[in-house]
Amino acid sequence: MPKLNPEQHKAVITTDTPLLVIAGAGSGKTRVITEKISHLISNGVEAKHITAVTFTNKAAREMRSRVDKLCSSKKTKGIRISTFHSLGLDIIRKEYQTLGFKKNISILDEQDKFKVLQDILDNSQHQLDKAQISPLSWQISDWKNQAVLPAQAMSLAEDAQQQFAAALYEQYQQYNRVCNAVDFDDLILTPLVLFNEHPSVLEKWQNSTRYLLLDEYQDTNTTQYEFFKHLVGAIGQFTVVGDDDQSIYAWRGANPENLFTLKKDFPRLEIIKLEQNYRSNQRILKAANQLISNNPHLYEKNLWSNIKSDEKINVIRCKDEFSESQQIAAEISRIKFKHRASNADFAILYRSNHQARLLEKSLRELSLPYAISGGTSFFSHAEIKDTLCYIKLLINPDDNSAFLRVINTPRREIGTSTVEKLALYANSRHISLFDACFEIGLEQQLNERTYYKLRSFCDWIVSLSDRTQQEDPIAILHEMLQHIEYYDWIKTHANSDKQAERKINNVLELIKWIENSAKKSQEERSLGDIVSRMMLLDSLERNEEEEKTDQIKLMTLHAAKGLEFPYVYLIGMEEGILPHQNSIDTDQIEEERRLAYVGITRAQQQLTFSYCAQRKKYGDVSSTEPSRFLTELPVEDLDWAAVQKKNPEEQKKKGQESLALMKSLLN
Ligand SMILES: Nc1ncnc2c1ncn2[C@@H]1O[C@H](COP(=O)(O)OP(=O)(O)OP(=O)(O)O)[C@@H](O)[C@H]1O
Ligand SMILES: [Mg+2]
Repeated sequence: MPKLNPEQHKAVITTDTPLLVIAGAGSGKTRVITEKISHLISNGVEAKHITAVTFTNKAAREMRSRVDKLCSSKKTKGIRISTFHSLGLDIIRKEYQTLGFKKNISILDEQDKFKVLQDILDNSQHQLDKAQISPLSWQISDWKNQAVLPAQAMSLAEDAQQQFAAALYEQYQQYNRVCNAVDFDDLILTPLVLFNEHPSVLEKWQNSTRYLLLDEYQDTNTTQYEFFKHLVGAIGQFTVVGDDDQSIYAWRGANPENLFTLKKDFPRLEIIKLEQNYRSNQRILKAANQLISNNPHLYEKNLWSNIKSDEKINVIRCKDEFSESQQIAAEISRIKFKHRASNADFAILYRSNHQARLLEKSLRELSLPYAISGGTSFFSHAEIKDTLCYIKLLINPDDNSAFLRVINTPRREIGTSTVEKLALYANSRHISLFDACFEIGLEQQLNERTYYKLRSFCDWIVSLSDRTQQEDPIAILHEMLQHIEYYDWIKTHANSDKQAERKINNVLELIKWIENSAKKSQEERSLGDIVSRMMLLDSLERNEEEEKTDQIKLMTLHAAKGLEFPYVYLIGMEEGILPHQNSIDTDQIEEERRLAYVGITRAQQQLTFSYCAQRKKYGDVSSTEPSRFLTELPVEDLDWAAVQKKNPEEQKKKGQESLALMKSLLN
């Protein structure tokens, strides 16, 4: 590892005062965190007393592997490196009794949350459509991100619509309580409420967090900040690092002003700035600096790099999105050959997930291996949802969302009117659907045959669930799927044999993944642990845990934060895409500019932009305008002509030639 510069060194050895490292992209902020962990350990701080918090699972894994390289694994055992959400989950799982939960808590994803809201609204005779529920769901999230509880939300509500949302928020929390479930936002809010209400629990967690390190501080929202403040306590043994120019989560309530609040809350706070960028060459960095100079700044920075660059930044003008994806794939193939680069050296970044679709096709045509981060999550496939809901029900039978999903999948002749009666009964008794199935009151409301079907389903769940405690849970999962004849059900409902095979493979992959996670973990992990952790991963992260193959990475600008690649392609540089139309309409260009800044600063050696002259939008082809951000870049560093003159067919042919040549060289 190259030596730390004097400012980085100072940031690493400053341990007696709270510390904020505020610095631009690629200046080694994350490196300061990993080096500091190693420094703390060599100075006698026990690993179990160190907590490092990052924003994504990927960043957490990356940090762990960097720390493992710096220190022996014996010394780092017990260190907590996690995302805010998984730290929150740890606390909830350990303190579930104080919180009044039962042991195995379910985590609702966005889709589950939506379904619960829909359920509550349906039950209260407010049939709203999808477009009306979404803003309510966002409003609840917003309150949770600002540490606003239902009662406060009600008193803050300014009009009838907000009052309605606040009442729904209250009901939603109660409903989840009955189901022993929390949503993503609760993973931070619930521990915060716990800390507020139980000083002795807080003290315990403060004692076990002697030193806290926090990456990407600019993206913390109010609830996360309060949670952090509680954990570090008045002593404030912490290092936070951040860059206000990379704040890209305003839509999730991130509040970059927390950078100032820190100084107010911790008057002894020391601030260190880092100014050398070690990632990007001078041309790329100049472009990034010039772009972001159009935004107002909380802290002035003067970021420089001494990495020389020969090539200019390319701008590819394409006829349309089809030609864009072909040209990008061809260009990657050419560069790969020219520089003998690996696939993993390339990243294609975009504003929205749907932009990946055509790219995939073009990359496949040139036999370029790739991996997509996020996008249509593995977990959104129906067969995965079904299987997971069965598993969730084994873990937490009170999980109403899981119960409702599987009660009639595969069909067991329990009709909607039965489910409605069950829901009404459970609601009136404030108990879960599952618990209701054991009550005489319900038995009296249903005919004998129907009640028997419900009851035997629940008895079966209980017996399987009990057996997972003593027997191999994986064998039980297979047995469960066999018992419900799930694979036959998939076969009869799929559109083709191929689709059925894919779906069955997905289910098998899910179970394999659970099995591997159990084996890999150092500690004994229950099915409940594994599944709740799994809910916090997205699809690429799951793949990455599995394998480290040499693939081109495709991801959104949001997902690219903190990462770096030798060759970066930023596609769709058009008005309406980046900046996004919604942000143009709501005057949020600065956040979009920061997103572009994050994208540009991922590049180490070469950066390429692309935009299309026309694009299909809502079914119609319309002409587009290059992004205003392109015009904000230093014109002398851009090569607008580099690739645009070549025709895409010729490009594709060239790509295929390079591929053939490469293959022949390899043989
Ligand atoms: N003193 C140094 N000498 C040489 N290389 C360094 C030094 N410090 C950091 N680097 C390298 O610079 C690159 C960027 O570092 P790092 O990812 O820590 O930056 P960052 O400030 O966290 O960036 P971002 O804002 O994008 O999260 C990494 O490859 C890292 O290894
Ligand atoms: Mg970083």
